[in-house]
Formats: sequence, structure tokens, C-alpha cells
Amino acid sequence: MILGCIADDFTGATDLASNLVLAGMRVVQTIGIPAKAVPDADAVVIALKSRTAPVGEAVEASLQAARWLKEHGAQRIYFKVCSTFDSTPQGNIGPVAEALADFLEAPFVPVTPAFPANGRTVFQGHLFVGQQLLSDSSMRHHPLTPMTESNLVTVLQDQLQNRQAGLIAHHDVSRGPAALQQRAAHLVTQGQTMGIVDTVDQASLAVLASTIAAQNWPLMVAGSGLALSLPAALGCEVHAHAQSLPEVHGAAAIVSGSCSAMTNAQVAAFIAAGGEAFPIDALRLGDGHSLVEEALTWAAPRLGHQPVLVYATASPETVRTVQQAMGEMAAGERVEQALSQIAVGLVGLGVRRLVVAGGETSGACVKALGTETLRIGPQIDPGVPWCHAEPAGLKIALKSGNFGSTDFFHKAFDIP
Ligand SMILES: Nc1ncnc2c1ncn2[C@@H]1O[C@H](COP(=O)(O)OP(=O)(O)O)[C@@H](O)[C@H]1O
Ligand SMILES: O=C(O)[C@@H](O)C(=O)COP(=O)(O)O
Repeated sequence: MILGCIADDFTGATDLASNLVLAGMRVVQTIGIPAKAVPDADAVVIALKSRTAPVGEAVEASLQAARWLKEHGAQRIYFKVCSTFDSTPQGNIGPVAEALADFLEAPFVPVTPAFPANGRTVFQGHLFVGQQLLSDSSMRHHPLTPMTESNLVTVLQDQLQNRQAGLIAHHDVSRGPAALQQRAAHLVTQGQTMGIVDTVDQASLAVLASTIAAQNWPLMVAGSGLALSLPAALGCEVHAHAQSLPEVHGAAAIVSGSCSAMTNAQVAAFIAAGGEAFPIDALRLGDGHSLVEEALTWAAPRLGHQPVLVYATASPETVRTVQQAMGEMAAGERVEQALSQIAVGLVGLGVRRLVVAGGETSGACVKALGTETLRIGPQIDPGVPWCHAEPAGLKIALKSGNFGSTDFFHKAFDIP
């Protein structure tokens, strides 16, 4: 195994796995730490649901995953975080990165969430979403991980307990791997053993990938953009691109718990195009109504080739009202629980092609469906592949909140 990967959520894991596959690696993605041996692979991606977990839990789960990966031969560890650096105010990214760095005895850890193909870039340590600073983007309204600071050196430093964070700016990255390495060595002399790396395009990520390979750095903390450049830098033999998945026939459905701006637009576009949709009123989940039964009764006669949508997706104002009534984390968990029960119910009714929108929502649904591994298939949009969920035998796509084009919910099912 060339690369052992730990992803802090499930959509992030398929995003990473998809980019590694596009870059030519043979990848196996597992849900949690595998219970049995995995087939030969250049990379194993372990999907955790740790992004919003309490810090201690996230650290422990990530260390367990790292131990498993090292025991199974991983030469390097890739800690996959969100391209918008999503983390709660308590902040898991820093403590997990620190614990992994200590475990791997990493002299220096490069950190970058950049994914230029989806408009996420880092300049002077600041994260941009398209042309906006992270803190001006819709991510400031995320229900669980509102991001209100764009300076990633600040965000990361606030989360670290024992290490210091510094910056490797574009000036050094643009001059190539030797300059990047020199700047990293300088940071280390200042006691800064973690560095946010400016990455304004895929070329910057290729420079970082070459430096990681040349310096033998054992740990990287990154979004999925780096994965497009890393396999070549590590000298991985290129294998056939998208894997073909087993054919799956059966009804189509979408379950959406993401409240991100793009998912809101995708839900609106699906309904505007005549798609059948059932809204989950999160406030009613609190007062003993069996919305799960209602949703399944609604869906049953409508299931077929055309997808039906069940969604809790709502505007920031609605989410705020729900959170005031239930509490932030409790609201999130209650909606996730209802949607995962609906996903299981839909599969019971014959759904075999399923899109789930939202990282936390995907984690809840994929776990409830008893998924152990995901085979990565063709990409629908950057960062969102179709997968084959095993052992259930489902065709499933886990869509990150802000990924995908507006017509994603129809387009996905047009891809064979
Ligand atoms: N109407 C709602 N009110 C409050 N919380 C909601 C509502 N709909 C969904 N949620 C919660 O918001 C969170 C969205 O996170 P996630 O699924 O990771 O989406 P994204 O990929 O957009 O970040 C989940 O915990 C989900 O249960
Ligand atoms: O890096 C990314 O943006 C995604 O892979 C990801 O992790 C997104 O998380 P969600 O928006 O919570 O799905």
C-alpha cells in the first residue's frame, strides 16, 4: 500500500478515493476500520464520521485507523479534511493532525484543503471558495461547522495544543519543490512543524506532491485536490481510470440532509424540473410524529426509474429556527437519524440507485445500510463518483454539500 488515507467524513472519502482513481491508483474505500483483509490496492481510504465528533473520540478513531493502515503496509498517511476546512469551534483537524504527526514522528506536516477544480484555493494562508473568502461564502451558515475565519494559519493554530503552525506562501511554492522544502525547513527552525501551503492551482499541488515524495514526509493533511497530483509524484504505476461497476437495476431515490447553498439550489432545480419530492419538516421530528412512515408511504407508489427526493434541506433561516428549538447538535442528529431510517426503508421498498446529499447525512445513511466497502466508479461531477456499496449491492453516490452542478439530481441518474 503506497498510501493510507483517513477521511473525516463519508462524502470526503469518496471524493478523495475518486481523485486517486482518476490519477491512476487502485483504491479500496472502507467504512470504518476494515474487519477483514482488503484486496490488493495502492491506496486504502478509511471513511470515518469524525468531523463533528468530540475531539477525544475523533483523535482515538483516527489513531486506530492510522495504526491499522501502518500495520497493513501504508508508506504514508493522508488525513483528508474538507476543502472548506470544516471544523467545529472545538476543532478536530488540529488535534487529529497533531496526534497523527506524533504517531508517525513527522518532522513537518504540510496542510492544504485546496481543490482548484471545485474553486477551493489557498493564497497567503487564506482559503477562497471561488472568488470569495471562506468567511464571506455560504459556509459561514453551515449548520454544524460554520466557518467565519478565512486565515487557515489562525484556524489551525487555534486548534493545536503542542505544535505551532506557519505559512509556506505562494512566493516559495511557485519556485518549485526545493524552495518549498527550504521554507519548510526554515519553519521547523522557528518551531513551526505544521505549515499551511499556499496552493492556488493544480500546479501548486503538483509542486507540493513532488516535495512530499522527495522529502519522504510521512503525513499530509489535505482536501482531495492533492490526490490528483500525488500518485504520479509517488511514482505509482497508472492503472485504468474509472472502474466499471456491476450493473444495478432498481428504483432510484435521493435523500438530502445537506443545507449547503448548492444543495438548496439542486433541490429547487429538481422540483422545478418536475421531480417528485417529499419535504421533512425538522420541527415535526421533535413532537413524536412518525415522519419516517409518512415519507415511505408517500414514496412507495412513486418509486421507479425516475428518482424521488426526500429532503430536510432548508435555508439558513429555517435551520436557525430548528436549532433554536432543538439545539444544534441534537437537531443534526435527529434529522440524520430520520433520513437514515428513510434510506433503509427506501432500499426495503426496492431502491437500488441512491444519491445521498450531505457528508454527515451520508455517514448516517451508509452506516444504517450496513455498508462495509465502496467501489469507486465513474465521476458524476468533480469529487462525486458513483459507487457500488457492498455487501448491499447498491449503486450509491455521496454528494458533498457544495459539490455538483445545479441539475445534479437528474444528471446523476443519466450516467450509466
Ligand atoms: N432542516 C434542518 N434543520 C436543522 N438541521 C438540519 C436540517 N436539515 C438537515 N440538517 C442537519 O444539517 C447537517 C448537514 O450536514 P451535512 O449532512 O454534512 O451536509 P453538508 O455536506 O452540506 O455539510 C446534518 O447534521 C443534518 O442532519
Ligand atoms: O473536500 C470536500 O469539500 C468534500 O470532500 C467534503 O469533505 C465535503 O463535506 P460535506 O460538505 O460535509 O459533504
